Amino acid sequence: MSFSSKPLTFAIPKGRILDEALPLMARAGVVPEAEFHDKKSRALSFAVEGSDMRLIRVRAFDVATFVAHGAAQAGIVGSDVVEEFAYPDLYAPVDLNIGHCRLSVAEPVDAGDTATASHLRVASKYPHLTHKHYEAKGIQAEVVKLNGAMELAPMLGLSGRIVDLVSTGRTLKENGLRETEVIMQISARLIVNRAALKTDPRVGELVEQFRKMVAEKGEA
Ligand SMILES: Nc1ncnc2c1ncn2[C@@H]1O[C@H](COP(=O)(O)OP(=O)(O)OP(=O)(O)O)[C@@H](O)[C@H]1O
Ligand SMILES: O=P(O)(O)OC[C@H]1O[C@H](OP(=O)(O)OP(=O)(O)O)[C@H](O)[C@@H]1O
Repeated sequence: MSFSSKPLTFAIPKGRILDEALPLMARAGVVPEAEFHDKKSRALSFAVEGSDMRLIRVRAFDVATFVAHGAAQAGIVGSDVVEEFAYPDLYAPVDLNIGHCRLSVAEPVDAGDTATASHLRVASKYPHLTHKHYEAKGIQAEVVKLNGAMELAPMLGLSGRIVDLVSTGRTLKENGLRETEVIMQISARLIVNRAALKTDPRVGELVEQFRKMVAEKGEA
C-alpha cells in the first residue's frame, strides 16, 4: 500500500489538553467528524473532515507510545511525556504554547529539614525524570511509581516527597504539601515519528501547517 492510500494517523490525549488543542488543530486544518464530540460515542478512531487523516483519542502517555512505534505518524502531547520516555524515534518539532504547567518536587508543609538527605523515597508518575533529577544532585532516589493522586503518598507514609505536575498549586495546597523545587517547565508539543517524517510527505506538510499556525498566533 502506498502512503497516499494509507490514512495518516494523528493521536491526541483525551483529557485536559484536548480543549486547548482542538482550536489549534482546526486552524491547522485538522477538524474531526461530528461523532468525535458525541459524549455517548465509544469510538476511539475518527475521520477528519476533508482529509484522509484519522484521529485517535488515547491516554497522554500512550500518544507518545503510538507515535514512537510508528502506529500513529503524528500527535499532540505534553513535553513532560516527551522527556519522560525520550524515545529516539519521536521528534517534537513544534511547541504549541498550550497546556502550560511545571514538573515539581513537593513535600509536606510540616516536613523537617530534608535538604541534606542522601537517600529519598519519592512517589511519581515520572520515574525517569525523577531519577534524572536526583542523580544530577548526587542523591539516591527510590521512586514509587503511581499513576495519579500522588499527593496522597506523603500523608499515608508511602513516600516523603512527590514529583508531580503543578499548575495553579491548588492540589498541593489542599493536600498539605508545598512545592520545593521546579524540575522543568512544560507545554504541549506536536510530535511526529522520525521515519514517517522522512518517508511520508504528508507528515512534513502537517508540521509546516502547525508551525505556520503557531507563528501566526504569536504575531496576532
Ligand atoms: N495542571 C495540570 N495537571 C496535569 N497535566 C497538565 C496540567 N496542565 C497541563 N497539563 C498537561 O496535560 C497533560 C495531560 O493531558 P491530558 O489530561 O489531556 O491527558 P490524559 O490522557 O487525560 O492523561 P491521563 O493519562 O493522565 O489521564 C500532561 O501530560 C501535561 O502535559
Ligand atoms: O496545580 P493544580 O492546578 O492543582 O494542578 C495539578 C494537578 O493536576 C494534575 O492532576 P489531574 O487532574 O490531571 O489528575 P491525575 O491525578 O489523574 O493526574 C496533577 O497531577 C495535579 O494533581
